[in-house]
Amino acid sequence: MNVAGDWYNELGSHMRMTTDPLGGIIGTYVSATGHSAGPYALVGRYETTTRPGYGTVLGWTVAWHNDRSDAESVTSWNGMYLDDGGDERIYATWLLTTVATETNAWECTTVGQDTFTRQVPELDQAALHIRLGTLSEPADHPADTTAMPTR
Ligand SMILES: O=C(O)CCCC[C@@H]1SC[C@@H]2NC(=O)N[C@@H]21
Repeated sequence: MNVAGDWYNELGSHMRMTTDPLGGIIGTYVSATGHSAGPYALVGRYETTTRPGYGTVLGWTVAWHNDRSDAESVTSWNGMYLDDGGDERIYATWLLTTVATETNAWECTTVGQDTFTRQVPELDQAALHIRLGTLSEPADHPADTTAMPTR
């Protein structure tokens, strides 16, 4: 196996990678979180030399600008592809940099880690948002007069 194909991370994001024999990666990335909507192009590289017992190193980048939205940010992941007897994983560290003025440049880059597997997440979008805290409490129903302030 190699890194080509579909991958899902712990946030519920989905990426699809196509590889070439010279170490090139192209594909698409759909993030389940952040200021993003729909698929974005990804481009990367992987190390083509393989060694028994070792992983494959790779890196890829997404600029969060597509025909639907522009977050004015870029994420680059660097990490390792491992295939433990068919249990495939990519462990990657990412840097997300968002546009900023020079004064605020000190806070423009966030670092984090993602683990990608071949496992399609079972959570639906609403459950994901609730887990990630991106949905607020439901508003009072307009017909529920007990919740309205009295004058
Ligand atoms: O909010 C943005 O500026 C664009 C979306 C960023 C999504 C980040 S990239 C690292 C982490 N892994 C994901 O799958 N999504 C978030």
